[in-house]
Amino acid sequence: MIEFKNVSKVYPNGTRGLNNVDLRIDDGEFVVVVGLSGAGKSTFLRSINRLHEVSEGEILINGESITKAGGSELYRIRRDIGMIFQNFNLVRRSSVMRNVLSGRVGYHSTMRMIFGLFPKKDKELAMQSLERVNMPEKAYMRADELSGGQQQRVSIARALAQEAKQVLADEPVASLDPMTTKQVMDDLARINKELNMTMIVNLHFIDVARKYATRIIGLKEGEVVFDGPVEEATDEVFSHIYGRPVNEDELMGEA
Ligand SMILES: Nc1ncnc2c1ncn2[C@@H]1O[C@H](COP(=O)(O)OP(=O)(O)OP(=O)(O)O)[C@@H](O)[C@H]1O
Repeated sequence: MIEFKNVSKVYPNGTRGLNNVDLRIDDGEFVVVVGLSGAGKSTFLRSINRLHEVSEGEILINGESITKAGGSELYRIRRDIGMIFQNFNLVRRSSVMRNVLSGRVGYHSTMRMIFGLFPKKDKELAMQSLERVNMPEKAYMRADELSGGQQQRVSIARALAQEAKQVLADEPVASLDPMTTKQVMDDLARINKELNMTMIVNLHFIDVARKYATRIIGLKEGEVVFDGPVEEATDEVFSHIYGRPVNEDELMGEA
């Protein structure tokens, strides 16, 4: 469970990234965050695992304050939160297996990790994670030999190997074509259902958002202007979030 308690974020230059956000995300939800460019979607997502520090309020992860957590506590809370980025964030020259195993780093001592000594159990878990995204046969290829969609699925496998309870995905399909977008979103949806892993995904395309979300959070200038089940996110609601009618650019079409 993730709780935002009256959270605001003001950047050093005075820009308000988030304004008094107060909401709760329960385990197993598939939340899609939408809004115009600059509405605060990345700020929202990155505040959850404290990649961004909030200026006011507090964020709780499974009842514990990540906002107030220090050193080892922060490390432990972060271990439950997987992150998926638009540009995949893989070590491109390393093997797929190494990249997936890096999801286990938070469970071991620094010394052990310097030598890359992962226990056999971790390797088994990494392989199972690759099976879940239907890529076991790619385990020993270099990450940069894979297509963009495959690389994104490796980053999903990394979050699985991490045994994350919540996954934050910041525009995970922004660099992908419609067919690959479908594969990546289908993987996220399947993992959400099979493992009850909470998904919080920033998306640009409204039709993709509607297809996969159970709940939509709409941001506008850092404020939550809509928060409800996907069934209630009508065209009018999207126009309200965007402050103008939805246009073609915001529909992927073939996904
Ligand atoms: N490091 C920063 N310093 C100053 N202002 C920032 C910083 N990062 C983001 N902002 C500003 O905060 C606001 C919210 O940005 P954010 O990146 O969260 O929006 P977004 O909805 O994710 O947009 P996009 O879809 O373009 O990524 C914007 O006005 C942005 O310019």
